[in-house]
Amino acid sequence: MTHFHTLRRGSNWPTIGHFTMQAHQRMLDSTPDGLNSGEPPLLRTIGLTKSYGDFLANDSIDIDIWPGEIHALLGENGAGKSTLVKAIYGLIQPSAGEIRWQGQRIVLSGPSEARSLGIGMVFQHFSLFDNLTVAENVALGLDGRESFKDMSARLEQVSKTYGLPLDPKREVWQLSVGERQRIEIVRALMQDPKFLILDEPTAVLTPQEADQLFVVLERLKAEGRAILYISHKLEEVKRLCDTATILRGGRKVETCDPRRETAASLARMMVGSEIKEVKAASGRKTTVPRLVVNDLSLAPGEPHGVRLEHISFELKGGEILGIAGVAGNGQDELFAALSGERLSKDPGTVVIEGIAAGHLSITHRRRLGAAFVPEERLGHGTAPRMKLSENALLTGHAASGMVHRGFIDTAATLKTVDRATETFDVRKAKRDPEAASLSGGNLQKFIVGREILRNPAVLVVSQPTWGVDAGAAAVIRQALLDLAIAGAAVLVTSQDLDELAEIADRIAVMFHGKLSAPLATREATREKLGLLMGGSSLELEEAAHAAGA
Ligand SMILES: Nc1ncnc2c1ncn2[C@@H]1O[C@H](COP(=O)(O)OP(=O)(O)OP(=O)(O)O)[C@@H](O)[C@H]1O
Repeated sequence: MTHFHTLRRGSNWPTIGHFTMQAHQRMLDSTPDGLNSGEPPLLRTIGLTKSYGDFLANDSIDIDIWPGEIHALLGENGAGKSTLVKAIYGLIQPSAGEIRWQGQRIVLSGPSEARSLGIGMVFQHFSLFDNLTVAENVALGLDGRESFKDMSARLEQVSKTYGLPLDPKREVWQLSVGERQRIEIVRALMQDPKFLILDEPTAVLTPQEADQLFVVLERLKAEGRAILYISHKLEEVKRLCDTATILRGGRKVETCDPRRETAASLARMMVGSEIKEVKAASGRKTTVPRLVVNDLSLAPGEPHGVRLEHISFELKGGEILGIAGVAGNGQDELFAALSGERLSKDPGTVVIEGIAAGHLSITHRRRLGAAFVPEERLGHGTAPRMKLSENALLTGHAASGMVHRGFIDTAATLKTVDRATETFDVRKAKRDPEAASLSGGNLQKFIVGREILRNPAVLVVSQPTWGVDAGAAAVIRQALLDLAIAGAAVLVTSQDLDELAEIADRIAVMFHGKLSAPLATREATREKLGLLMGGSSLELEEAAHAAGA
């Protein structure tokens, strides 16, 4: 098997955890290069297998992780990536096979044992308490062996050393998503990990924040730490990673140097075939306004929510309007106001298909022909412990024929599941499993598919391809374009500017509860959008530029 062992030496020696990095480096220096000396890798899995009933989520996986490498873990939704890292981090027990740490076989009883060995993990979903300060949140995740004062000082030191600025005294609710992720990373680094697992870390970041994260990861690598990096963004993997292991259907299919591959060749290895390109939507005709928002202002629904202020836009049939913005700037509140989760006193603030709907419930709005796909998949988009067919019934019964004279038509609900499964390639172990048993990306495909297949007149969708692999993302984007071509009005909120550039006709930006005027997509450069996302006014920036020129 090929591996690429790159160990660079940093010039400044930060102190983290209870060791200095110099000591850490001495340790590495005293061990001859693994490649030449027969030293074992930092972490090795041999034949690692995890089964759920008859289903093999991981099928005999061998992977080697070396110090000083950034190792990508790639694969389609449901390929087995999360299962593998959960086993390495002690969250689940493998059914067969071994994990070796520095050559020794280990059996992990749980994550705290993994952490004590030097394995850290930064999850995609943060586990932070909004009403506690940064320092209090960090303290909760550590072993409590040092005083709060010492811990706070170390927190500041680590955050400074790695260029991850954090104010220990601020409460989490005041922070942006990027800052919250910084807390998770700093918390992991304070445990001085030799090996850090990151699960789709850039999914929630702006392009600028992602660039800053890459600098941090390069630094960790230069210090001799190993990083296992799960991502669906292949260009990012090519730029950052030294090695990539590709899983397909629970098996390892390849280990390669991603810098020598193209995004297309990596995608091919993941999928086993070519990925279809999204066809540009030429010749789309816009019709009458199907979704109109008139001067919508709304007080926050929860203590730390965002107040929506004077939001107005008009969306015609055949059109896709993109809403960009850093998460937490009112996108969730706007979704709640559009979907009817939050009602407005003034019915005219939200008009669906010409009907004032601001005061109507979600079921009424669905009856008018609207469909809604929330960002949060479990709990909000689906009931985790219910079967997919039961979930389809929950959102579908308002508009389609799944209930006859008060009786549920089981065949019809199953048919909906089958259609979504087939059209959007939802991978699952059986025909109608519980929602919670699907991998994150497959659940997302199911929810988006279920709503698109209802052929809505108005579709409001948040982060349609979040956590979805490249092949499935192309299918979803194409389906959104097709829906617009068929005459629907589509509102897409996304943090992925490339996605919006690919499918939206116009892009507006949310900042602090306000929505900018939409820009035609061809004029919406990354720079302009970046400025709006940071709260600048384009007019002021342009005036300043003109004055300076
Ligand atoms: N507790 C469980 N019970 C049954 N099946 C499960 C369970 N956990 C995972 N699976 C199945 O194992 C397979 C692999 O899931 P896993 O979450 O590892 O995929 P993944 O590669 O991380 O996908 P994604 O990119 O969508 O997050 C999926 O088909 C999933 O449905």
